[in-house]
Amino acid sequence: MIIKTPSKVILFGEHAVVYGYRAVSIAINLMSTVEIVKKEGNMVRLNLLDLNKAQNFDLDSIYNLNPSTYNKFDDFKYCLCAIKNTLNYCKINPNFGFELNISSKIPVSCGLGSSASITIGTIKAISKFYEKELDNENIANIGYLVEKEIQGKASITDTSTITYKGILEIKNNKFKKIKGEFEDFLKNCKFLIVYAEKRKKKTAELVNEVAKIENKDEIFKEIDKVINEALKTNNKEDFGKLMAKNHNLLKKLNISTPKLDRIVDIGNRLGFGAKLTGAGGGGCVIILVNEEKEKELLKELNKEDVKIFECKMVE
Ligand SMILES: Nc1ncnc2c1ncn2[C@@H]1O[C@H](COP(=O)(O)OP(=O)(O)O)[C@@H](O)[C@H]1O
Ligand SMILES: C[C@@](O)(CCOP(=O)(O)O)CC(=O)O
Ligand SMILES: [Mg+2]
Repeated sequence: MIIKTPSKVILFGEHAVVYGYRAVSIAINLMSTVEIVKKEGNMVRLNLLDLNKAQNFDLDSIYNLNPSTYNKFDDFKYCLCAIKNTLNYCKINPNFGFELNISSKIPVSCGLGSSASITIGTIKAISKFYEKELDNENIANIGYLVEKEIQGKASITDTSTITYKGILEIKNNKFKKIKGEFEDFLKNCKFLIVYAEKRKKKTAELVNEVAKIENKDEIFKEIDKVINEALKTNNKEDFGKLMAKNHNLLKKLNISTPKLDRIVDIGNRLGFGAKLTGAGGGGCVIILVNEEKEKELLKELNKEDVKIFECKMVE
């Protein structure tokens, strides 16, 4: 059985959303793949194909995993925690094991929700494999518990966007799907996602560093005002300026980098606007394309050592 799961890009509100403020997030067509195959006996084999890592785990030991035990399995921990939470949530007592082959088109640790994508994919694969069908609410909830357990602090943004797809507005850890005029406006926007640089820190570390910033609440309130304006606009120039404003507020949370700022400047100059997306500390920039200057924009970006993704919304 093979499960394909999208990733996401946060348009506005990363980090603020962890504290109950709003975020706007879009599911995009960079997909992760989780294949599950039956194995006799009581073993679980995890193959992280992109990271060239594979390991066997005793199925019984997975039920009792906790941060002090799975942290030593670093890159396996989201997958292990997703398996643990799904087995417990669905009260599965299997008499056979499985092998999970995980691969993904999503650059790892760059703000596009690679952790949430493989988490949701694993939850879906395990529940289907043991014939315990889960609805989206259950899947998203288990996924959120995994990200919260591993990150210490998390919002539902990544896991809900990836589960429900489309465009989500999240506030106070509840979401609503954005439909109507704003959805039509966004569908008429062309965004480029630019993978600017490898992150030196994981989301968990970045979220915990922001937690220590004293005036973060004032910054979050300013970001919320930006989102208020963004949700009312249908003008690309105004929307782009609001993206740039969100980026400048994120800089005050010390989560941007000189490289991210340079790419954002190019996006502001040759697009309608740009901002970092996700936890920051490196990773990706999202640019709202101005079709009249797109050639110049690509020319400038290609002078930088970056990877450019033209992504489509997944509904
Ligand atoms: N293709 C993959 N294969 C295995 N594990 C992955 C993959 N992509 C992401 N992960 C897991 O997610 C972690 C990255 O999560 P995180 O730091 O939140 O970055 P992101 O911003 O992409 O969500 C990796 O350390 C690994 O544990
Ligand atoms: C920083 C945050 O707002 C988004 C994290 O996104 P990512 O893990 O960098 O894809 C954390 C969260 O919402 O859980
Ligand atoms: Mg993540």
